[in-house]
Amino acid sequence: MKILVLNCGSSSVKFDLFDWTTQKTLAKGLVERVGTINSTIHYNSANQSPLVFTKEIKDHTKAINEVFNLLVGENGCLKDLNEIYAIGHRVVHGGEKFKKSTLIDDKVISTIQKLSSLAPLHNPPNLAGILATKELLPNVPQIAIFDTAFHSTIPDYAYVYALPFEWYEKYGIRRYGFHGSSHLYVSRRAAVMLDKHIKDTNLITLHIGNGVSFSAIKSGASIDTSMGFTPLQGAVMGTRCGDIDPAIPLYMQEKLKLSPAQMMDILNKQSGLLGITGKYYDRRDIINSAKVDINNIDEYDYENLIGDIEHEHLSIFKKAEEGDPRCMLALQIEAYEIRKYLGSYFFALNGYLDAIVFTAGVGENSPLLRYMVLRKLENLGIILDKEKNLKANSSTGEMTITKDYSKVKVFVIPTDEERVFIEDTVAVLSGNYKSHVSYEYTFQKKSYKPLK
Ligand SMILES: Nc1ncnc2c1ncn2[C@@H]1O[C@H](COP(=O)(O)OP(=O)(O)O)[C@@H](O)[C@H]1O
Ligand SMILES: CC(=O)OP(=O)(O)O
Ligand SMILES: [Mg+2]
Repeated sequence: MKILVLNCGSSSVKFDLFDWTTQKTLAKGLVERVGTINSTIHYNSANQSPLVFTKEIKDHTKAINEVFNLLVGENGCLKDLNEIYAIGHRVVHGGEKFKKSTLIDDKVISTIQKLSSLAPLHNPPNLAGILATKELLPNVPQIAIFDTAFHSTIPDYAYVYALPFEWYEKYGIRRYGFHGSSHLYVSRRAAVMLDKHIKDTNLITLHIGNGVSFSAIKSGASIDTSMGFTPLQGAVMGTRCGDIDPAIPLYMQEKLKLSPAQMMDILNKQSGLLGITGKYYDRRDIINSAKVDINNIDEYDYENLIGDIEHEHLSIFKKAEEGDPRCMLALQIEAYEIRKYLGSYFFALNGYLDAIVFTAGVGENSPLLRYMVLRKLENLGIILDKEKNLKANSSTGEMTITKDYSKVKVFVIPTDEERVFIEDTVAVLSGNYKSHVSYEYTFQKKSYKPLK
């Protein structure tokens, strides 16, 4: 039973073809820079060396055509596209309509279309992917897996904004939350690592990639999350501003005579860490330019449990030379904002916290950021293990990075959103799936071995 999953982003299409019967990935890859003459296609399949090439890919339909051609071409792993049993699509915004993964029909397509105005950067490419595959393979069932669905358990006091209430009732203005498949996957894996049932597990999951979002998870269900009505709210991100005073865009729009579309572009694409540093959004560049090295922390910082004001933030690093001040500032802002969310979610969970999970590109690969976020929290029962923190990254696989006697555990768990798309696709079609809260995923089984 071959399942294809697609994640159509604004300028990329990620795909994964998975054989459910043998539990093996047959092919996976990515079409980058869709809409340009220099699109790059990366294609990896089980028995061949990876393929990378560049060509003009005008739109998502062309990108999906390219993927299908590769799957049945000379490096392909299918004889015929009709071997594909079902297709799962990531859809970022499901609004209040979709609280679980759903079989796509014309009504679902029209609802996703209506929701596009709530997520103008994300839903239109998701929809383009659905329509393109529907045209190419009209008889293959397609399933939508919504980023927002995992957060449908958030209570009203955490999702209603302090705005005119009719805006919520008439226009659906409320917190929705995103990255649901990632928070779902890592929370279930964390319960396995704790050797607890997910329904007895309280967690704070930190998805730190280009987009950044956190989730407070009580008894396995999301009770709060940092992203909001759109994926623009929350902690500072690569190019998105996150939490700011809502008066600022209105004030600056008038001052610089900007249209709403220009302002949206600035808040989404020219702000965040890129805005602060003026040049970088990739954390690797920021860390390099800040010239702070996790291997060069003042031992005083490890030895003294209670931080003193003199010794806060970047003074903990013994610097060989002065780093770029705005990169240093960007790093401190990011770590400080994450700490503040951790504090508020710790209270939201009444202090009953089993583990904190770091995931996604930065969460999995930056021991420096993890250290800056978690230092001197011993009083809350969080005691980091220096060596384990230095070691953990995407390729080490799941790791605990706290001392054995740490009351609250901290895990690094490589996320696997595609696995959720695949399982939901199979589950919806088998009729076994009621909701993510009740469903038992294969990756919740102790015998499940995640990919490294
Ligand atoms: N070794 C590393 N140290 C710090 N950050 C890293 C490292 N490796 C990758 N990253 C960061 O991961 C980010 C991408 O994360 P990812 O989860 O792939 O994001 P997205 O899926 O939102 O594009 C990049 O901005 C990069 O800064
Ligand atoms: C919702 C969202 O921000 O997704 P991504 O991180 O993939 O852009
Ligand atoms: Mg991602």
